[in-house]
Amino acid sequence: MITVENLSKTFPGKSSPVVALRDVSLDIDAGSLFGVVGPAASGKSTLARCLALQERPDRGVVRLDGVNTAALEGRRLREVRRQLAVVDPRTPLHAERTVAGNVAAPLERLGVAGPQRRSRVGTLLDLVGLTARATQQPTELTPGQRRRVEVARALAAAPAVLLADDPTGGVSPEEAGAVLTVLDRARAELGVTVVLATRDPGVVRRVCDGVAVLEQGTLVESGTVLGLLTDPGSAAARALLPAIDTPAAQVAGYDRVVDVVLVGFAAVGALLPEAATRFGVEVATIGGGLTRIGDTPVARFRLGLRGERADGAVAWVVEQGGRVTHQVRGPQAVVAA
Ligand SMILES: Nc1ncnc2c1ncn2[C@@H]1O[C@H](COP(=O)(O)OP(=O)(O)OP(=O)(O)O)[C@@H](O)[C@H]1O
Repeated sequence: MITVENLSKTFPGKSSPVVALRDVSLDIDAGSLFGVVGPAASGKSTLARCLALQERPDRGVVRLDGVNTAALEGRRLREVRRQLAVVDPRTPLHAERTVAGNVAAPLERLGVAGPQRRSRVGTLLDLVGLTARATQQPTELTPGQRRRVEVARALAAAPAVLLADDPTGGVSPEEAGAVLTVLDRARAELGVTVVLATRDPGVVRRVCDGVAVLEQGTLVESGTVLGLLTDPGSAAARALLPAIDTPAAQVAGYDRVVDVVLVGFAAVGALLPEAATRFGVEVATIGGGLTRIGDTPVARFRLGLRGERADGAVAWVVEQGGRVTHQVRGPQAVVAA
């Protein structure tokens, strides 16, 4: 478990100090894939560097499994730093070494013996799906493949935590999925806690189970992704769920118009047709859409309901776990939309 308590960091700016982090507190569960998401200059990299013990906060504490990292010194500090691996595109791969050689380099520095080293490198190349490229030079790889080698290199010394700042930066959208899959496998197969920082809500949607949303150095919210999505007013819901962009004219004529968040296969697939049948009403999807959070389908729909028992149908959807976020009745629907 990583615990961040009241972290603040200010840098000297050209005209005035820049507050990069302001009193940020959050928890990251061990073994989770946690995303720090926010716009440019919101403090994501600063937070990642504080977690990696590369940056000292002005105030606040980072605890790793309850240990206050600010109190660490000497050998103990070095030991804890070894548990924290960083995927940092600013540390390029050795151009003159092979893919396998790059992954082996940290193990060589640690004095890991030949057979053990080869076995570990083999395992990691398999994890990142680059076994067939072991003897190639980094220059022969695509940017996405190089990023996967960087991940394998960071995992070489068996860290407990992997910090990836903008892991899909500079990687084509086609290759980004493979990079994220590798991070997911690191968590699932090696038990590593993965913390990634990104501006892209799509990255969080695809792989993260926990998320912190930063804006101008302030934590807007944090928690499990699915938990935050069912809170209709959450910033995560705004960032991660399909937007509702229903033209006003389309809302007219319904007895009820509701916005609803549905989570899970059963809810997304069967709930609305069943509500229509049970209550003898027409249920039309007039906005929003469907997405996936990891493997879980999640929908945010604007529904138009027609029929005497529209109220009952809405109440039933709520009983089944649907979260109604906005509801208007009759002609008001036109105004509210
Ligand atoms: N070493 C530094 N010296 C001065 N200012 C800094 C330093 N590091 C970060 N900052 C400033 O702190 C603020 C937060 O920066 P940070 O890099 O943490 O944001 P970010 O969310 O990672 O942004 P991006 O998405 O652009 O990478 C920015 O205004 C940035 O200019």
